[in-house]
Parts: sequence; structure tokens; C-alpha cells
Amino acid sequence: MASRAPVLVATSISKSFGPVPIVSDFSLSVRPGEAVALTGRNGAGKSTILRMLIGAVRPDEGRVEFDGQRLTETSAEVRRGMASVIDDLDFFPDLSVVEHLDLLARAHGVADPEPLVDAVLAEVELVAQSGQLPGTLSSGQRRRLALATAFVRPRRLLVLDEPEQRLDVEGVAWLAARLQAERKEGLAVVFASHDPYLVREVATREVHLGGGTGGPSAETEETIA
Ligand SMILES: Nc1ncnc2c1ncn2[C@@H]1O[C@H](COP(=O)(O)OP(=O)(O)OP(=O)(O)O)[C@@H](O)[C@H]1O
Repeated sequence: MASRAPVLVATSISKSFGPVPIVSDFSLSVRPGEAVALTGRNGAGKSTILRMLIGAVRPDEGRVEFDGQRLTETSAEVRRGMASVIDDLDFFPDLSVVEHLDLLARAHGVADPEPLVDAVLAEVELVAQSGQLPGTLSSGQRRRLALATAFVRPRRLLVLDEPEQRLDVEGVAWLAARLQAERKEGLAVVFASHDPYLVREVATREVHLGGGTGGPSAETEETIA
């Protein structure tokens, strides 16, 4: 497993907002079957790093490669194998829960989405809400729908920002098991989290960002498994 080529490689990426350096010279390489947890205080730069990893924010310096190809804002094709849940998603107000998942699966080339969508709906416990519009879901149910969007599409890399947010205790336990399973199936996972349980259960490596409150991050890295 460890000999497999990295899926994602970030080399010396840096980002400042105005004069304030947020991420300085950050590097990360993630292989299939690895799960990397980014931890650290509020404002340490976790989300900024994740946004650079998925190509949503351009680093001031450095580069990000997915499957050996450089990510740019226009590299839709390169990003095809990466599923991310970073911000609260903007759902289509007129599409039901099941229609969202069906649409996403089809858009990503799943030929017969129904069995997959049904299975994911059951997993995230939204079967009873499958006909509801997103605006009528509880906040935790909306979070479950956002996570479900990552699981109905083909993927080799999962990038998640605080995926535990607003989930109940059972939901976090499900998420930990699901991410563990994804990793064991050979996906690469990168996630930011404030939940020590999720980090302990899922991560094979923890990268702790030492900054916060706007200061630059000096990271430390620990191999967990
Ligand atoms: N677009 C922006 N413009 C200006 N400052 C920004 C911008 N985006 C992020 N920042 C600043 O960068 C720093 C890092 O933010 P980021 O969201 O990456 O932190 P985080 O580690 O994910 O924090 P949290 O744990 O609170 O989610 C913060 O000080 C934030 O205010």
C-alpha cells in the first residue's frame, strides 16, 4: 500500500490574505489508503489549505497535483476523481433530497444511480425525508445530505472540512466507520476536524497546524497508523 503513488501532492503552498500570511510553505502527499487529518485552532488555516487542495483557491506560491496533473481553476477534468464537502452546500431549492443525489450521480457518470442512491439514503438515514425539499430539512439532515453527495459519485480522493459538524453522536459514529471503510477500500482521505474521536478513528496521519488567530502555521505531523 505504502508503495502506491500519491494521489494528491501539495508542494510548498502558501497563501496570504492581504498582508497576513495564513499558510506558509505547506507540503502534503497523500497515497491511496491514507487518511490525513488536519487539526488546529480556529483560524489556523485548515479550510484555506483544503480549498487549495481542491483547486478552489489558488496558492500564492507552490503547486498542487492530483494524479500527477497540476490543479488550476479550470481543470474540471483533473478534478473528476475528487469528491469534496467543504462549505455548506447550496442545494437547488426545487429539487427533493432524492432528486439531488440522483442528479449528482448522473452528472458524474453513474449509469444506473437508483440502487446507489437508495443505499446512501439509507446510510445517512434520510429515506423518510427523500421526497422533501432541502429547505425543509433540519440542519443535521442538511449536513447528512451534503455528505451523501460525496458518496453517490465515483471518487479516488475525499476532501472534507469538519464533516462532523451538526451530526448527532450516532451520525459521527457512522461517519467514522464510513471514512474508515473508504480508506480501507483504497481511497485517499483528507479532512479537517475538531473532533478527537473522528481523528482517532479515521486518521492514519495527523497534521497539526500550530497557528491560529491569523498567525502563520507551523505544522507538526504525526503518523497514527
Ligand atoms: N477570503 C479571506 N479573506 C481574508 N481572510 C481570510 C479569508 N479566508 C480566510 N481568512 C483568514 O484566514 C485564517 C484561516 O482561516 P481558515 O478558515 O482557513 O481557518 P480554519 O483553520 O479552517 O478555522 P476553523 O477551525 O475556525 O474552521 C483566518 O484568520 C481567517 O480569518
